[in-house]
Amino acid sequence: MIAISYSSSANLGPGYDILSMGHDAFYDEVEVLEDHSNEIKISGDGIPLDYKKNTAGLSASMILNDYGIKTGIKINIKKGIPAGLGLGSSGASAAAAVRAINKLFNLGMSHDEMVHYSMHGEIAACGSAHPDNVSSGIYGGITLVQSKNPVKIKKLKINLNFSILLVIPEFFMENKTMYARSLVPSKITMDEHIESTQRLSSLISGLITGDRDLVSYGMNDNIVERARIRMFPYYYDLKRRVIENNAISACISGAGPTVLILYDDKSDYNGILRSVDDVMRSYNIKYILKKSRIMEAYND
Ligand SMILES: Nc1ncnc2c1ncn2[C@@H]1O[C@H](COP(=O)(O)OP(=O)(O)O)[C@@H](O)[C@H]1O
Ligand SMILES: N[C@@H](CCOP(=O)(O)O)C(=O)O
Repeated sequence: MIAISYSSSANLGPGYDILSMGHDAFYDEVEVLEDHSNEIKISGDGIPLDYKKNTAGLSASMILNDYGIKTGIKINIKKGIPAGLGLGSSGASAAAAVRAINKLFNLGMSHDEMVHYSMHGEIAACGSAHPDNVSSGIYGGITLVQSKNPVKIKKLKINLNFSILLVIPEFFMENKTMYARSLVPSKITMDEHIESTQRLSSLISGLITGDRDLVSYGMNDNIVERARIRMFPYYYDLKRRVIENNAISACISGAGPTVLILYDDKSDYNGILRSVDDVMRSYNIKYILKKSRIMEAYND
């Protein structure tokens, strides 16, 4: 059985571990076959092949255990999403594997149940079962984590027209998200809480009502992005310059280093491209650009 899952940008500024946007920039394809060895075998390029260290393998082992499935499986992962760049690569393999296993063994899981098993797989990548990337990897679109335990996900009905530009630095850090999560403060002040809640509620409201200004205001974060800024020192300059060119907004994609830019027909697209190039050159960082759209939904 084969399933795919697309790249995603988690957090969207103030929605740390809450919001995620699936996009059609890249995808992983995962094939799951029954195997009579009673083991979980993994194949794939550039990823851990020990099932306990691979997000897809870890999700699979939890499902086999919980459902009492005695047979072994073979998981063939075709990586389309580059890993370690904030594009939800680790979560996508898990989400695609869970979707494939659900179909292969006819388990009839709900979407939230599939998110539950997929987020468990993220432990293999970063030591933490964060549910945001895998939520959009299972539901598609822009998702909101209402609750993690039990998993309850809401897919937002978006009424804002925009396109996506991803600025993807050429960079690799093993265990990047694990490190990035270690930088996040464990306590914040009441003023920070209030500002962050204003931003998050404005962002969600703007996306649903199609209010461009609310999205521009809301897609800002002074807690998690700021705590991680040493990982992407070009970010504030890049953001300022693309907003001068009337981008809707920009944020760090997941734990970075990729930057997600939202733009529309009011934006000066060529000006955005020029300013991205100026800033990235000034920091001496090579990058690629990827235009994409929201990945709206999966068929299963
Ligand atoms: N199936 C998988 N796909 C991608 N990365 C995986 C997978 N399984 C485990 N990993 C590990 O997860 C890490 C990448 O995940 P992470 O740091 O969260 O970045 P991202 O999810 O942004 O690509 C790498 O260290 C990689 O070895
Ligand atoms: N909410 C997580 C999202 C990590 O996304 P990734 O694509 O960088 O793995 C975080 O910010 O730690």
